[in-house]
Amino acid sequence: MPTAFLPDLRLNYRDEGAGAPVVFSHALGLDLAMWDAVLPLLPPGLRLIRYDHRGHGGSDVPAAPYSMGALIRDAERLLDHLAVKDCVFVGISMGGLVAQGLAVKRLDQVRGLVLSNTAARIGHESQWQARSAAVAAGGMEAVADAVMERWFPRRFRAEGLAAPWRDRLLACAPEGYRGGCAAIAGTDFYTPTASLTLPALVIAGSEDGSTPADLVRETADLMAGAEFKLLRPSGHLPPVDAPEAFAEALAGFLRRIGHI
Ligand SMILES: O=C(O)CC1=CCC(=O)O1
Repeated sequence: MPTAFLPDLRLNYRDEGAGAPVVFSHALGLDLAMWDAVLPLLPPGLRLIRYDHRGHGGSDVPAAPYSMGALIRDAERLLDHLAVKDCVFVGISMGGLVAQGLAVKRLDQVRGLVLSNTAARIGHESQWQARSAAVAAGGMEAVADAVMERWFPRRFRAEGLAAPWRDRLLACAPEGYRGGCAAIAGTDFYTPTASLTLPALVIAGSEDGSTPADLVRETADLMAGAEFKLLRPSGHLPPVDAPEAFAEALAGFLRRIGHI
């Protein structure tokens, strides 16, 4: 897999297909594989770029804490490195915070936003500090069960479909996860996100235990003209538990804004 040197940090990414660029930014504790089921369902004529945040997947793992500004700069520098302009940037959860920040900063890079299962602010600082402390003391295992309950609907878990994703979470570097917790804890994008006027689709899951649909809708309401789509049934990670519905929503948005 290609790696971009930015130059102080190696970021792992994949750049597939040709055409209008769509960039995918993943959730805390996962990696670019979380988009595996969605990408083959998208229409042709797209350049599909996905990457691992610092501290995640195959990217470098600098010492925690990370700032949201650093995560946004990583995305910005990767897109500059790949000469990407006018992309649709798809961010889920922590990746959705990166998406909001990048759109505020680089409208030359981003012409459309898809914010999935995210908000202008996610949770409270103290919760993220407690989660980070739990990982520091007990590794990823210390938070895995609680994270699975927030990520996936009960039925998905009961059918054993969450197990591979628990394994992926356990494979996350604790330092990288703690870095991500710090970045989320320090982020409040209510004011900057309310200034965004670019085309946006905001997606929520009916059984999301991390960013409930009402919170996600509140973020959609901040942005003039943003569309809101509730996926049902789905949890915090629709690209994993409802890839067909997610791909259909994304493809429809790409068509409506003339990206394909
Ligand atoms: O781990 C969670 O609770 C869900 C989550 C919040 C931000 C993110 O990226 O994942």
